Amino acid sequence: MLTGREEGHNPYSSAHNLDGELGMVARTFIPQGGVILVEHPVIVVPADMEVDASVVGLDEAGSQSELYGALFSRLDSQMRKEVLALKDCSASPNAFTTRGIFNTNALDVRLEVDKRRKFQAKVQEQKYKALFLKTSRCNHSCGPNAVWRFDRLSFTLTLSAVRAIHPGEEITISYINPFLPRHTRRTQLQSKWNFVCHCTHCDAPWTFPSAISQSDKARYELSTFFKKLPDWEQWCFDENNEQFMIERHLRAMQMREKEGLEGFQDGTGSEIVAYMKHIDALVMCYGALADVQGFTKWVRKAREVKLAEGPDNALHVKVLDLWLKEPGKFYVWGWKRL
Ligand SMILES: C[S@@+](CC[C@H](N)C(=O)[O-])C[C@H]1O[C@@H](n2cnc3c(N)ncnc32)[C@H](O)[C@@H]1O
Repeated sequence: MLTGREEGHNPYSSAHNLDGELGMVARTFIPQGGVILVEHPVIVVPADMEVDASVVGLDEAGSQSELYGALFSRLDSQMRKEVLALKDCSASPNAFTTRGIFNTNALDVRLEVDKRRKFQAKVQEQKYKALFLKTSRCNHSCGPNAVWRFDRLSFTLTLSAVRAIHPGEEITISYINPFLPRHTRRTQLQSKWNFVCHCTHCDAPWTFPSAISQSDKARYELSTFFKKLPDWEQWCFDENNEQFMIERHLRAMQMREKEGLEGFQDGTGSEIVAYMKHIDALVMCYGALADVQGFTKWVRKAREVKLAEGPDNALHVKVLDLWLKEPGKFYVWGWKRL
């Protein structure tokens, strides 16, 4: 439990956790799918900026510190002050560097770049590094309760809850691919962010090596779940195996809850909240079985998450309401009974 400084009407505030780390903490209940914050980046640079110093107007001879100094000097004074107050994991508290701050906090985003050559238009996806003031305060967990995604059109990052978060709970994201085995995760966190992970998924019952290998196996299985999942239509028209598809999804959901991986599909940075994919699949399965009870249960769950995600889902919620009222209107109702 953390107690923090109140910040307006935000559902979060900043606070120190038991290790003395500054982090982000929930002030109010945040439902699964609920938006925690939306913010614009304060700095966006090509991921290879250290190679191409011309991005900030320096020639190749410019040293790394000059490079980041030049970058930070373009911010207005208030923003520069806030950026300079962010953590630098590479230095002691009194000896931060602009490069250290940037590398500790910047997130990887992809942008579409117009690579026009002569008369040939060619749009390419390119890797960038972006610094966000608020999300920079989020600590890491190997089973995080939040995920972020960057929207190229609105140029904003949205941080949302992947499971319900209660007041006083720390809000965490994953800095790395959470499907990696525990040993690899800890090595990466130590080498890039200079800390030993004490999240509940690394530390709790891990005195037993069997528990570690069980978790590593579960994470691997989840990372390949959707790739290995048999085709839904094939299941639908197979006269046997009635419950097979449902059991697969329920088991994966349980594993996700145990590992804290509701928000991740396969570790490739996909922006789909995996838990929602299972819910949608269960709606499809129960609908195809014309099972009103199962169908209603999962449509209600889908509705709850879609409502929490925000007003953009109003139309989706309307459709779910229609199906709740008249399950027979569901587009594959009873297909498995044909
Ligand atoms: C992006 S900052 C996160 C916010 C930071 N705690 C602060 O005070 O601003 C990343 C740094 O926070 C610390 N940190 C993040 N997650 C941690 C965790 N699970 N355990 C210990 N330290 C963590 C590490 O020092 C890491 O380099």
